[in-house]
Amino acid sequence: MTISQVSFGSHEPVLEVKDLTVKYVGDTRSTTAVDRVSFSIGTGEIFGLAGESGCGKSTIANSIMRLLKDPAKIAGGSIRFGGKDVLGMGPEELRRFRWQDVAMVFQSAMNSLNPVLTVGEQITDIYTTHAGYSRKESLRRAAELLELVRIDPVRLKSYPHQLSGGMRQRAVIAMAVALKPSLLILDEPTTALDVVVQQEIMAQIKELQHELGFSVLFITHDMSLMVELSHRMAVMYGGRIVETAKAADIHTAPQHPYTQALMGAFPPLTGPRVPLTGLADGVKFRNIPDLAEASPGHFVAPFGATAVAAGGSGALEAGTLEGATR
Ligand SMILES: Nc1ncnc2c1ncn2[C@@H]1O[C@H](COP(=O)(O)OP(=O)(O)OP(=O)(O)O)[C@@H](O)[C@H]1O
Repeated sequence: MTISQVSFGSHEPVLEVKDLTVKYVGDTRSTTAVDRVSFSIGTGEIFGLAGESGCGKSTIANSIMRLLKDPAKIAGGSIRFGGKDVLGMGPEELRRFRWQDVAMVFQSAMNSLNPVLTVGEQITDIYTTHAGYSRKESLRRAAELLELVRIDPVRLKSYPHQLSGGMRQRAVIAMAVALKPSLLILDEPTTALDVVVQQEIMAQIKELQHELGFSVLFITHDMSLMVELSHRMAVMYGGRIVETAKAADIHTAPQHPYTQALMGAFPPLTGPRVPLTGLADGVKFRNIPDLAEASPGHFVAPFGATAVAAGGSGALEAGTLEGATR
């Protein structure tokens, strides 16, 4: 049974993103990296955000964590966590929100460990700083946490360079769930790892999610991994969500031509070998669109402007399938 077949708890939304628009504002031109994006994530749900590099996935994650830096500006929309307005949070509320409510594992997170501190020092620091535990209690919990991700607690004394890439990544994931957040954001958590270790890490995340019950926002460009892990997912193209559906439905019957093309570009993780069609054969996308507002016509008619259906049936009618939600 894959995790996508496991039923998740309540459909009560933990996170609600509505009409989120984020721009990178430059002196001469600005880029609309995220364009009126809406989705919600239920309690215990694994929600995937898929799309090619540059389509706005990390910008959404950073918006939720309130980590956007200049020149990024939230130009519209709302983000609510458990009913609370995330965009309106003050510094104290934000401090609690990060780590305790929501934690994020960044791209190449395994390289984000501090090289001059032991793994133990880094984990205990989370407990002493954010939960106010004593050093002794923090150490006990740090050992438990490593065991949870199948790392021998003797590794508490190791420095990051003494661990393999996979172990470092598991340690970072353990740190992210240390304070039992309700939502874990995983931004390309396995990109830098080889396929075998990637599978181990994904299995680990499934297990942790099952045990601790947190919701997940899982970001990747890898459709096979996404379908395997997620309950529901959204597919992004050029700053917009073009399709939202159950992962199983996207797997068996993707509706949007871009989703169909993206599905055809990745080998399935299980089952017989199938020829890959790729983006070029499925739908002829000329390029990832330039999101800068200076480029005329962009996204007034996203798929009419950038894609023609396979078989030469001409330009897809603008916006007909855009934002398909099942
Ligand atoms: N600091 C910045 N200044 C200007 N534009 C930016 C900046 N950061 C990102 N962008 C633009 O915003 C768009 C979305 O970028 P983002 O990193 O969110 O995409 P992504 O889907 O997460 O890609 P990747 O998987 O490669 O990280 C891209 O077109 C990118 O060029």
